[in-house]
Amino acid sequence: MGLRVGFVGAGQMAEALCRGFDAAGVAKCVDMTIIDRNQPRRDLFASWGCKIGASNEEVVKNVDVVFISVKPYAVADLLREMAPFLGPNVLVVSIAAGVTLATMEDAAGAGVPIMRVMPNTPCLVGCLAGAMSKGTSCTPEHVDTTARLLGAVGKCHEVPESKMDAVTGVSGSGPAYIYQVIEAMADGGVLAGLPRAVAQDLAARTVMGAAKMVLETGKHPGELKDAVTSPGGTTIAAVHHLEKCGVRAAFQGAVKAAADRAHELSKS
Ligand SMILES: NC(=O)C1=CN([C@@H]2O[C@H](COP(=O)(O)OP(=O)(O)OC[C@H]3O[C@@H](n4cnc5c(N)ncnc54)[C@H](OP(=O)(O)O)[C@@H]3O)[C@@H](O)[C@H]2O)C=CC1
Ligand SMILES: O=C(O)[C@@H]1CCC=N1
Repeated sequence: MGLRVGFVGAGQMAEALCRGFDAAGVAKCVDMTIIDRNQPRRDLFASWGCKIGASNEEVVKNVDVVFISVKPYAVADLLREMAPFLGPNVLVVSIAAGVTLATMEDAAGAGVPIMRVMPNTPCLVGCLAGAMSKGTSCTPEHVDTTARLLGAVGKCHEVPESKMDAVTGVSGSGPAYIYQVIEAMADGGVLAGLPRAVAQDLAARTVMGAAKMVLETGKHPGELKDAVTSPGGTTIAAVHHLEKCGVRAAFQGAVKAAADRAHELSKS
């Protein structure tokens, strides 16, 4: 694609995107410039070949797309600092949870194209589940650039901004819920007598396989569940236990809690 990409804030999410873009060939590490106030983070990105910017201004002057990848509370102040050297020629992509386009456009000034994106860390392995919304100064080309960049590391839906907190609840925070599931299933395997490494491998592959079945067969998850569940068999015994423990309400509540928290962040 030949895009020059920058990251202001080189934390966990910037790392996942940077390494995901490099692996996908959409932007090589050598075409990426980062800035972070922590030397160990700068050293880590430099070890992959990334350039280290001396200032936010230098980063912006050397890229086509700049990711704002700092914590939500820091985004508006950062964009206000960057406003003097932002303009129509550099696409700003914010990945911050709960920070609205209106807040960012107010801070960055008129005419700055800003895309709001909610990614997730599996983009590191080409399995992004994410969404994006366009700002008022974005052209179809800005939307296309963002879609192509993020589409190279997984799937990025375009949604109205009003749905972004819900996206955060399902897929932005979602990997953490599934890591808990994998850890718990592995614990269950250990409880039932399996070595830890085998139990964890089985649990992770089961999650991956079930996800691929949903995506690749297009079948309803309930139909796929029924196909595993023999009358009077082992699976229905386990499914009954999960229902007694309120597993569906627990996951629905988790997604809603994250979405509500994202909404709270938009007000702070
Ligand atoms: N982690 C995830 O799975 C996801 C995160 N996000 C969003 O991504 C953003 C970043 O999250 P995450 O990567 O987890 O956070 P991290 O804390 O890991 O990374 C942020 C980095 O930016 C640095 N930083 C903060 N302010 C500045 C600044 N003004 N200039 C330079 N560097 C700065 C931080 O330094 P210091 O530590 O010293 O503050 C830190 O190293 C958040 O807005 C979050 O909502 C979205 C989806 C998923
Ligand atoms: O926990 C958080 O706030 C960030 C946003 C989505 C995932 N991690």
